[in-house]
Amino acid sequence: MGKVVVCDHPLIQHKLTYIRDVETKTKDFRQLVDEVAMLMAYEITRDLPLQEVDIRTPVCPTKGKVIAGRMLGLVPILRAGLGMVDGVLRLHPTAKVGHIGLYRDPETLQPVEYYEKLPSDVHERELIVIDPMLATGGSAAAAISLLKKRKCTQIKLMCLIAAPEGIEAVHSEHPDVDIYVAAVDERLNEQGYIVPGLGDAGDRLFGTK
Ligand SMILES: O=P(O)(O)OC[C@H]1O[C@H](OP(=O)(O)OP(=O)(O)O)[C@H](O)[C@@H]1O
Ligand SMILES: O=c1cc[nH]c(=O)[nH]1
Ligand SMILES: [Mg+2]
Repeated sequence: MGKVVVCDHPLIQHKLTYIRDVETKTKDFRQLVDEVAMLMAYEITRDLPLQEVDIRTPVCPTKGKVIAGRMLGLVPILRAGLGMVDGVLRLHPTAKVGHIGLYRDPETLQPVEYYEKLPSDVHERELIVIDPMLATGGSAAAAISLLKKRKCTQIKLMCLIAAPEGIEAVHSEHPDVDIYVAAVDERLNEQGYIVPGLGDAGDRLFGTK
């Protein structure tokens, strides 16, 4: 079974509190989400393999370590996932970025797919699917299924806040996927929103409410 990693660094938890706060306006919300994404990227990439290389310092020849293995791919789920991409790219500027467009039908809570654009070598990359909110888990599970249909095999999921229901749903469909979150909240409410959560991530990021 995939693991659930709660990124509990004090800086992440501090910033998450202000992200949750209803008084935090769009500009600060966007900046804080970006900063938390960068801090989480550090944790998510902790297990990247290294290989030894020969270099010369100005003083003598020596050996150093560089990242080896598969190249990284980021796959934000539109719209809200976009808010976390730049933060990850700041640590991994060479990652390619694919986009999957999904919205959650407000009545059925089922994901509806409307866009897909992936790098041509996506199946050769280690992928991080990015979405701030893991609520019922329907959107993340659908995005991961789409990537598996495109023959992708190494997939991690990165979210700000998860409901226990969403973790359960993703792991029952995709037990091979590790999930990285800044917090696991209590539950979903009747409208499928995470409690206490942060409200609608897309609307708060883009000021659409
Ligand atoms: O786990 P789920 O129950 O599927 O819910 C989570 C999804 O809902 C939100 O997207 P939304 O549908 O609001 O689209 P948006 O990003 O365009 O606002 C969120 O960003 C996730 O993609
Ligand atoms: O709490 C939630 C649930 C789904 N989507 C959001 O943006 N927030
Ligand atoms: Mg939304």
